[in-house]
Amino acid sequence: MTLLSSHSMLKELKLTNVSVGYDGNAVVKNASFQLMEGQIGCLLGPSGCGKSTLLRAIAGFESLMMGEICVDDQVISSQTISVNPEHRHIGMVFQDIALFPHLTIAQNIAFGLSAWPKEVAQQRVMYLLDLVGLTGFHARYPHSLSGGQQQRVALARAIAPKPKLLLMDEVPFSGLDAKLREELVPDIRAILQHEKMSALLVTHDQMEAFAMADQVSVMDAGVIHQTGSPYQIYHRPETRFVASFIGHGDFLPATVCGPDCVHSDLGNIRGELHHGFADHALVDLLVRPDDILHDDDSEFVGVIVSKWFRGSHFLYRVKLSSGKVVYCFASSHHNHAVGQEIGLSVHLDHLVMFQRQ
Ligand SMILES: Nc1ncnc2c1ncn2[C@@H]1O[C@H](COP(=O)(O)OP(=O)(O)OP(=O)(O)O)[C@@H](O)[C@H]1O
Repeated sequence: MTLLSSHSMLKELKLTNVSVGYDGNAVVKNASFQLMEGQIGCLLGPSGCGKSTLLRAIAGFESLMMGEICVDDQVISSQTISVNPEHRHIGMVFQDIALFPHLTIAQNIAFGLSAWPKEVAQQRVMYLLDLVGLTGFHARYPHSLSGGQQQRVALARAIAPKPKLLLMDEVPFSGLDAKLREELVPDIRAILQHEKMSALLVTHDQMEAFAMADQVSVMDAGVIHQTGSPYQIYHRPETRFVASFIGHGDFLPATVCGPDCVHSDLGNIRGELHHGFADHALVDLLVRPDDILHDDDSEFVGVIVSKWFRGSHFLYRVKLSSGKVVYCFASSHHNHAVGQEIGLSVHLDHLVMFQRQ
């Protein structure tokens, strides 16, 4: 089997109808997506949906039941082909960091550089220490570093040999407190972008996915429902699962009443239509908290059933006359009590709807 050429950028990772499983049972079914040069992709989905299994198949640790995985037009996995993991030039950061405790930070980072000329390897280590903000830490040992610093070393170690693609399984964020995660995510994105490295991250945390990724593939029960930018999957979800998994949202029963209009409990709602439903079709309209605003002048009302103060605004849960409950945003000056009736108006740019269930 030919070795994939190293030290060149990934042009394209392409998965076509990939099925992977255990003991003959597919846990990932028909997965297809592409990741292009320099992009950071993310597999996002609930626990057990098959994200790690798909990542492991790309790394070469699981064989395919169907389909193929190509890197730069070369098949690296299919039913008949399986390039060895060590020949794929794919780096991996695992769920537990697993730095070598008996090696210094410099030796940890240099671990994959044994075939490099010593001086070049040393320069690369120093460059990476600087890049991940750990200049001067080269002679320290992992136990003397904080969790966040260890994650940075693990990242430096994984990208040191300049893999074509970096795979990250729930890391480098797991086990860190929320504040540290928030700080580390943009740092890691910046480091990967600086290195022009393509990467694929696995997470069940959508905020992490949004902060890190250019492209998100939303998975459920082994199936990729949609691949798109964070903006697309939030604002243009293509399936009910994506619509309800990403962000807060409610489905408001509605009836199509024109080319860009539906009728609902909250009156006629206008917006760009995407699904091409016929007039009078019964649909469920996706409404996000920021789509429904408190409006004293509106003829449509609801009763507050719960509320959260969010500093700049209140988030209310409001029951409509039909019994349907929806979220509603209000500026933090509009402090209403639970049980109070408030006016509501809907503001949507585009209508995301699914056939009524
Ligand atoms: N080695 C294995 N043998 C048999 N079944 C497995 C094996 N590894 C994973 N599975 C099963 O495959 C399914 C997908 O697991 P996977 O770890 O890929 O999901 P995941 O989305 O990464 O979950 P999490 O977010 O919890 O890590 C699960 O039902 C899991 O129990």
